[in-house]
Amino acid sequence: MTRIKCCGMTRVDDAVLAARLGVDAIGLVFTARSRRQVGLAQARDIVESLPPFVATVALFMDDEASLVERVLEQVRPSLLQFHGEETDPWCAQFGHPFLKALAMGEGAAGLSRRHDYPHAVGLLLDGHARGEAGGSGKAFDWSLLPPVREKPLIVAGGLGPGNVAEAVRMARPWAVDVASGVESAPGIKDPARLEAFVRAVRAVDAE
Ligand SMILES: O=C(O)c1ccccc1NCC(=O)[C@H](O)[C@H](O)COP(=O)(O)O
Repeated sequence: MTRIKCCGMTRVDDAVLAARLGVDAIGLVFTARSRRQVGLAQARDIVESLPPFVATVALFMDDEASLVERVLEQVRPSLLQFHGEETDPWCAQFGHPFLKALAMGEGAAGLSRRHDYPHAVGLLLDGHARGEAGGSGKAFDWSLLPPVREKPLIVAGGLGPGNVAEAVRMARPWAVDVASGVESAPGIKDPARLEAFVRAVRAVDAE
């Protein structure tokens, strides 16, 4: 079964709906470079609103270690996710499981960096260019995913209810990740689009 992560949550109601629809993980963006930035108190409210077995992922992009530490202490996310030029030892210093995002804007060059992150528990392949923020709505060529996968691969970037089935069929990823494709505005999820997204993934899983 393809897992689903819905990123850029800023409202309790959206997170609760996502959990009810069967979303496996929600993303909370802490970097100031994001239009979906969430504060610590709001993030804690969102995490506390979720039922068991829904994972919470805290996102950063070349932020200070002190911010990551504050989030770990006050929000207690299940996983960290790093979107910038952070190195493997830098990401691993927190002793907390992490995903590393690889910018796929330059295609296979992005994928070749997967070997640089031996401590990552998974790699999130995102369609934006290197140096750009995520949540861009840009897709990449899903046929680039290698047949042999040393770690779980998460496909992100430009997914929505209309194309996620094709992405899953082509790439057979561990998980798909969506932000802008299920929004009415940055950080505001659209219930109908979110439901259609989950349905589309479950339908292709059942084929
Ligand atoms: O979403 C953001 O604003 C963001 C900013 C800076 C770093 C990462 C960010 N989001 C990361 C995600 O995991 C997104 O879900 C992923 O980039 C896919 O976004 P989209 O193409 O909009 O579905």
